[in-house]
Amino acid sequence: MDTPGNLFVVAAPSGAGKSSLVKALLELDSHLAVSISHTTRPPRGQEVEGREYHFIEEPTFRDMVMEGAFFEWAEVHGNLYGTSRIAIEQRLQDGEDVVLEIDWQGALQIKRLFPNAVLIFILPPSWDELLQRLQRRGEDPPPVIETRMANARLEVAQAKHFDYVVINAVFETALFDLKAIVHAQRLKYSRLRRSKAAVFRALHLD
Ligand SMILES: Nc1ncnc2c1ncn2[C@@H]1O[C@H](COP(=O)(O)OP(=O)(O)OP(=O)(O)O)[C@@H](O)[C@H]1O
Ligand SMILES: Nc1nc2c(ncn2[C@@H]2O[C@H](COP(=O)(O)O)[C@@H](O)[C@H]2O)c(=O)[nH]1
Repeated sequence: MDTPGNLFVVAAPSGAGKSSLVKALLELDSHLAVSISHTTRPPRGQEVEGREYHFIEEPTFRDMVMEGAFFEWAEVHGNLYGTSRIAIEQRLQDGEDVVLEIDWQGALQIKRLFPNAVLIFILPPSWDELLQRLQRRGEDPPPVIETRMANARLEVAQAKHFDYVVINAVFETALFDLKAIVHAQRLKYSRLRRSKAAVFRALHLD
């Protein structure tokens, strides 16, 4: 599917910092919106329905799958997560850019549907630092952290399928890298292409 808006997909092992990076990116870029996924995971302490996720029960999720409501969905760490069509379709058609914070399985499904989507994988600087970030965040009990650390080993093996790999050691450096990737894609596509077309018309070059 080709759309006027750009689609960016950010994946990472849990705790690598993708939500923090995407949040910071959105604050700097008013043309970018994050897609709100549906999940069967219960909300964490500060999470609000419709802000971090749409929290739904598994039967409702399964019904949505059957109705074809998702562009992609996957089971991650024992819960179901999905990107609904209504979350992103209209925005992309309107020429606005969208970022998805999803796991690697979803990212590969999106690439098949949207070949121009830019896949970005965030890596932590070390396994020790990943564990510390999960512990410092203080949102997940030890068994959940253990599962996420074990899954992280499998997830990082998928980074080779992504267009870019960003290492989130120093936060500001990783944010700079993300901004550069978004900018590079815009130079290649949509927004700049449209303004180029306007200049070409004005100069009678078309
Ligand atoms: N560069 C960094 N240096 C130190 N701490 C960081 C850095 N980036 C993020 N963090 C911290 O690490 C923790 C995990 O970050 P975050 O919640 O953004 O991860 P995530 O990849 O979105 O995880 P999940 O997939 O579980 O939602 C947070 O407490 C965040 O403040
Ligand atoms: N395939 C999808 N993965 C998703 C989606 N929304 C979030 N995620 C990923 O799930 C894990 C766990 O998230 P958490 O909020 O419970 O820590 C993480 O890798 C997310 O990126 C989605 O719509 N589809």
